[in-house]
Amino acid sequence: MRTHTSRCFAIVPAAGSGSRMKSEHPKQYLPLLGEPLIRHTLGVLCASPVIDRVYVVLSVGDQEWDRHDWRPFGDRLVPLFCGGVSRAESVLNGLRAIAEHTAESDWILVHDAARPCLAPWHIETLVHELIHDEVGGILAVPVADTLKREDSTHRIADTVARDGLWQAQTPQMFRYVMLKRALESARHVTDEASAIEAMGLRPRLVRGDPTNLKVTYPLDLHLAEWILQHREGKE
Ligand SMILES: Nc1ccn([C@@H]2O[C@H](COP(=O)(O)OP(=O)(O)OP(=O)(O)O)[C@@H](O)[C@H]2O)c(=O)n1
Ligand SMILES: C[C@](O)(CO)[C@H](O)COP(=O)(O)O
Repeated sequence: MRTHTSRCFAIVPAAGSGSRMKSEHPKQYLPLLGEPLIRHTLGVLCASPVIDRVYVVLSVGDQEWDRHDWRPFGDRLVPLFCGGVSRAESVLNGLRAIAEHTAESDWILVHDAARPCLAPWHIETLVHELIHDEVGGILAVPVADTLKREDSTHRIADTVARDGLWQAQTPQMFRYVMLKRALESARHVTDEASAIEAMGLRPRLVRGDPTNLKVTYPLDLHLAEWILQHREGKE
């Protein structure tokens, strides 16, 4: 699948500290099936025929990146040591760093380093659904559980209707110039879509699946391992 007029680039924010993981090392470098977690994420993105190049945004003082051999990915993978204090700032710094190599209309797929179970079909579905879209959009899954709002004593204040509610995932896919402008004016957002929404636009929801989980807490690492092991042979 080619986009003809516009190219697709991936930006992978990987400058977080993984505080909720409570481990000594940043979670992107924790071992997952014998490799650093981030290697699974980057491997899928670099192997995708719809993505032209993968930029990974690392913290300025990252000591770990150079300890691993990234040569198998060749020039499809480019590290940028320009992470910021928040995820949004890391993405924006990455966008600024690649300005000279990018056209305004190129598509940017932002994908968390911490989502190592990304599969080729997630990328292909997203790009297929959005390539002709005016705004862009995100992978997401409909909320499956009944939702409760707590009061100050951890008792249920009320039950929130789940109709129409989705959990946002990544990749999140927007045009280069639109995304840069959006993040420049909305710094305190937890995903790219929120910044686009703040400009009055309405990104598309593209249905993914729960296997594309974010490794946030220690248990997630075991879940990710199980998902990757049981997916073998499918790809
Ligand atoms: N300043 C930051 C913070 C986060 N991220 C990246 O954004 C992704 C999603 O963020 P999250 O899961 O919240 O990662 P951490 O910030 O590392 O974790 P925590 O919030 O538990 O500290 C991760 O790949 C993380 O490395 C980043 O590039 N720069
Ligand atoms: C972008 C994201 O992964 C969508 O689910 C998420 O918002 C980022 O995680 P954070 O923990 O809120 O930084």
